[in-house]
Amino acid sequence: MADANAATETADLVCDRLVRRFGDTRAVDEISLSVPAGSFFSILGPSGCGKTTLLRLLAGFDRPDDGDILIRGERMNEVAPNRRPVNMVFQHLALFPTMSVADNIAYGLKRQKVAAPERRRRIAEVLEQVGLPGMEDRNPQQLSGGQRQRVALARCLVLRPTLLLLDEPLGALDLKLREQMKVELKHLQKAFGTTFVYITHDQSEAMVMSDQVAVMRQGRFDQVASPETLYRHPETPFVAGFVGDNNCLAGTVVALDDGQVTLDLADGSRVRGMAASPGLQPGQPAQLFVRPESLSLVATTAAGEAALSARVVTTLFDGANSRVELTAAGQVLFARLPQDGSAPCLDAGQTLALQWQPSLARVFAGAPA
Ligand SMILES: Nc1ncnc2c1ncn2[C@@H]1O[C@H](COP(=O)(O)OP(=O)(O)OP(=O)(O)O)[C@@H](O)[C@H]1O
Repeated sequence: MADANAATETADLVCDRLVRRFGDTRAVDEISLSVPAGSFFSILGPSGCGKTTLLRLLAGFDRPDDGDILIRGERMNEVAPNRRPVNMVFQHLALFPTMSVADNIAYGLKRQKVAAPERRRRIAEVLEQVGLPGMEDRNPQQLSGGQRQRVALARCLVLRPTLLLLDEPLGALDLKLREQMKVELKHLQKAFGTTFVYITHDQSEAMVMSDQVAVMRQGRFDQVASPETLYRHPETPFVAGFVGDNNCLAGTVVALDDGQVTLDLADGSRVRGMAASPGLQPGQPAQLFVRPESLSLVATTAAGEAALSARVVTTLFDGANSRVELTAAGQVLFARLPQDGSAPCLDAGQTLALQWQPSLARVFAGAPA
């Protein structure tokens, strides 16, 4: 309990068993979380999992049916949105198109009754910080998409909120700009030291930018962890399948040995991985997840332990992300092709063996959903 209290004291945001129901739908279903001051926290999940509902509760646009929201230790449940130390950046930036950049940024400062000379100083300072020095007199229409995004951020950050809530702010940008803005947002968050809570359905955005990611499904968090932990040690089949590319092989447990599980697949092939669920038992259905980059392709004659006979369907050239699509035991798999010239020459229909280190594969109880 002492630890829980200490964590609450250093957290900018704490939610305790938060619930929001719409009729029979539990859009937010007993969510608890703690976001340390100055960190980048993302909530990642598919459409309809409850991300927007949760963010609206944090912003104060909606009230929870149960549970508590605390910001820097203060209960916020009944506090109006404009009285919370929170600002929000939306996907559609909602900059005032006929106002200059400076007037857009000044808007919130005026409402806070900040005097004009101080406003000018803070606007110049924040524009410098977001990499747009001297752009005060521009109109938003005279800016690129990325620059507009930075003005939208500056408009929030100038108010020095405890929490900045971001609702898929990169969703409307083209792919290249999105890639660039991911890196920029991460740098800006660190430079300002403001706590960011970011919602997205794009796992790459969440992984690249965040200190911690909560993977959300049907109103609940499946796992909250650093991007690397989510990738290497997913705790549920949903996280294994949703975060990063993964292959899933369905089979039946035949043996367990010191955390290593052996599965039989439908065609009689035998594969191995590490137990990721408690209580796996021989005879149970299970699913093995192994990442495309953990698979090596070898000639059939060299097939050794944990080798699976696979047939090449096609190769998918995409630079460093080039992959080969295969079928094995009636299931589709993808393997990463090495980019150092060591990739074998692959023809459609060719048969080869797939191998992997059992320590890199994770086995969960149950059949695929
Ligand atoms: N005002 C509402 N009335 C009734 N049901 C709602 C309402 N708002 C959300 N829901 C339901 O709650 C669930 C969660 O919706 P929410 O919009 O929070 O999901 P989301 O993860 O943000 O999805 P998306 O990524 O598509 O925006 C859905 O089943 C949705 O239909």
